[in-house]
Amino acid sequence: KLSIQIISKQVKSILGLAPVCGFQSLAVLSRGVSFSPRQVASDASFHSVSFSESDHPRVLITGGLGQLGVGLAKLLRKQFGKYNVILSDIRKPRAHVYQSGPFIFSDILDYKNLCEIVVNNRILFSNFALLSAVEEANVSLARDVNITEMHNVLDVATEHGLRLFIPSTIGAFGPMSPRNPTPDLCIQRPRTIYGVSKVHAELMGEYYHHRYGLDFRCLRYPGIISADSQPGGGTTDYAVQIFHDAVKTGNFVCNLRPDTRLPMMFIDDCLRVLSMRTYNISAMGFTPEELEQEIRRHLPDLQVAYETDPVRQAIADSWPMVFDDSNARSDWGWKHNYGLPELIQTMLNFTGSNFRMLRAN
Ligand SMILES: NC(=O)C1=CN([C@@H]2O[C@H](COP(=O)(O)OP(=O)(O)OC[C@H]3O[C@@H](n4cnc5c(N)ncnc54)[C@H](O)[C@@H]3O)[C@@H](O)[C@H]2O)C=CC1
Ligand SMILES: CC(=O)[C@H](N)C(=O)O
Repeated sequence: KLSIQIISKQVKSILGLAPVCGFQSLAVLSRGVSFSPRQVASDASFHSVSFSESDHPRVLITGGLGQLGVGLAKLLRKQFGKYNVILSDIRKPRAHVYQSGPFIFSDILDYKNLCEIVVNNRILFSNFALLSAVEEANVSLARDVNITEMHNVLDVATEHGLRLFIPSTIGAFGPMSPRNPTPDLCIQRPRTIYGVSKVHAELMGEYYHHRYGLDFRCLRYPGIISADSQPGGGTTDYAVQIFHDAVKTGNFVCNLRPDTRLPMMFIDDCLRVLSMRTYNISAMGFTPEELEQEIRRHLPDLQVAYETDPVRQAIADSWPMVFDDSNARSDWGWKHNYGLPELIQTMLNFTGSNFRMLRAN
């Protein structure tokens, strides 16, 4: 307990955080959760510590400088307060991100450092990952980042009674899964290391929930489209890059076949659903050709060439074409706000004004 309090003081001073409820809850944590899945007897059974809902949770977003993290931090800071949401990554943040709230360096592979940081947080939102195409190019790195870190995060979250959210993906399905539509529960035999690590994460999270009472949640996202961050090496990233290239040069080279249908979602819809449990969620689906035609209604001079990348194409051909999110829609009323026309209008507004700003500077 003593060492946890000392660490949390360091964290508090590093982050410049007001004490809020951190020390209070830390005491509860250190009394209530004196076990670790790295230490427990195999027949033990535990439940996580529960907290008063009136307390503001502290949130740590790991891998937070990627496509999802920055937008998520903005949303959660509105809800929980600026200093209760900590972004972390191993990259240097851009100035406006650094100034927008607490940011710390954190390598998710460093278990001890992770423990130090999370001891006074209630939710650990785990956002790290490399994306599908990048992972296929470096399986060993993918294993470290998506599997070893998952074990680290599970253990830290269980040991300290944190709630844990891990985003999963359409990539958790494979060629043997029904692809049109893909339901919540069906055979999952992905052929990518990305998919294998995500199925592992889903199953480990559920196992820790049943075994140790960890409050684990997981949503399977389609390809996410956002304007304020660069694509991170995913198979669905063509649908982000096309907007940047359409606005900047009017030319785009697509690395998927024109008829490759995949489920997609605008980032704002993706961030709205974070409080729910394990479900498929989706918004729209399109092929590169359909996207190209719709963008051309706004930018008639757009030229698109197709130079299919065999790695990405093989991945896309094994992923769901239509993601069945009817359970999410009927169980808790999930409803997307952005269809294809709204997505295109919003992305062109964002990328167009960013580009004009860059050109003016
Ligand atoms: N972007 C998408 O379309 C979708 C994303 N997801 C999931 O959402 C999560 C976040 O995805 P994105 O933000 O798109 O990823 P991204 O690739 O844009 O960002 C990942 C971030 O993790 C950081 N990172 C890498 N190694 C790290 C390490 N050792 N320690 C700490 N940080 C490290 C990188 O610097 C990067 O900022 C992932 O788990 C991904 O699988 C799921 C479905 C769709
Ligand atoms: C759908 C995803 O998980 C991601 N965007 C990728 O293409 O790898």
